[in-house]
Amino acid sequence: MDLVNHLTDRLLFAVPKKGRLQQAALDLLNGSDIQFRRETRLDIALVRNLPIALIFLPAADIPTFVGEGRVDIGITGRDQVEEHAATTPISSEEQGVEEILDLGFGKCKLQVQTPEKGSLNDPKDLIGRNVVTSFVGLTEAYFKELEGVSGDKKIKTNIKYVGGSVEAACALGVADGIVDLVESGETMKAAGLRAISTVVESTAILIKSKRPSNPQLVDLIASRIKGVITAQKYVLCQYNIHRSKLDVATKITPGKRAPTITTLEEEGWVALSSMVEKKQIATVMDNLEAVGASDILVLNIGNSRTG
Ligand SMILES: Nc1ncnc2c1ncn2[C@@H]1O[C@H](COP(=O)(O)OP(=O)(O)OP(=O)(O)O)[C@@H](O)[C@H]1O
Ligand SMILES: O=P(O)(O)OC[C@H]1O[C@H](OP(=O)(O)OP(=O)(O)O)[C@H](O)[C@@H]1O
Repeated sequence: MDLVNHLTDRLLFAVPKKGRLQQAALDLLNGSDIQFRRETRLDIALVRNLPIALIFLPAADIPTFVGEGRVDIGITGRDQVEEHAATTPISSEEQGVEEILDLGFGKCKLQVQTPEKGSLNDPKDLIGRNVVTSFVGLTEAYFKELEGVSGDKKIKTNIKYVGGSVEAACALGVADGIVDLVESGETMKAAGLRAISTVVESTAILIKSKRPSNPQLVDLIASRIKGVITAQKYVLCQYNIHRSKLDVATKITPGKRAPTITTLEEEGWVALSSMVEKKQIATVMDNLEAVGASDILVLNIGNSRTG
């Protein structure tokens, strides 16, 4: 089958083809009922139940394809979008990408790092020295501003690109400091480095081109993905409480908009149902119990559409 001929009239959706963002991105597509089968080694997959074609690309290249309007929407890291913006001059109003949604996963920081056992404690100490990174645009912009602030614009920091294993550059004598992504900090620690400053904080985001081919379909996808993210983030908390405690209970579980309150057959008692962030549910349950709530139940949300 000549897949390229099937792309006309389909919304093109770029998805990371490998790496840290891929699995969570595929889980979102699955939760949004975007059905496809990817043939081995093929970077294009037609969606069965919607006029969409998925294009599997390296996360770092997705802002270029979306920014030039060749692909309509995509999932990548905010760090990649900012790096692309820092290196790509916008020559027309149609170029560039717009963020639609923060997807919450792929959380990491692009940080300036120096050897733990050295004396370079401040990013200013790296001015005029060798810095290695995969994010040349953001690093150049960062040091340009620092050089300006330090007052001596003639001293230029030497910024060099490497494609991966950036953390090895100091030990190998190629760099005095690096600018690289940090999440758990394990890579940095294992390489004998410490972070001295943050250039960008990143999460995965859904982006679109300035002129997507089918804006209604973009809205539909964004709405489905938002529903899946909300369902992943919240649980539904139900409990019974005496009407006299309604005010205090509502403060503990205010819900996304407001809690649902139902009158119980038992005189003076009501049932409340409210969305609560998963990470807060244990504390919320403790607090509800402390004010006299009973029959507290926590239910997972399969999917959602909320305001
Ligand atoms: N340790 C990490 N924790 C969380 N998110 C990360 C981490 N490292 C990278 N990311 C996010 O994932 C994106 C893709 O990085 P990743 O290293 O997986 O890319 P890749 O496409 O496999 O490229 P490469 O071949 O250069 O490693 C990054 O731009 C960043 O947004
Ligand atoms: O703080 P941590 O949790 O240790 O994660 C940070 C590491 O993850 C990324 O690299 P990745 O493992 O994706 O491989 P790469 O070096 O080939 O880019 C990043 O470049 C760091 O090396």
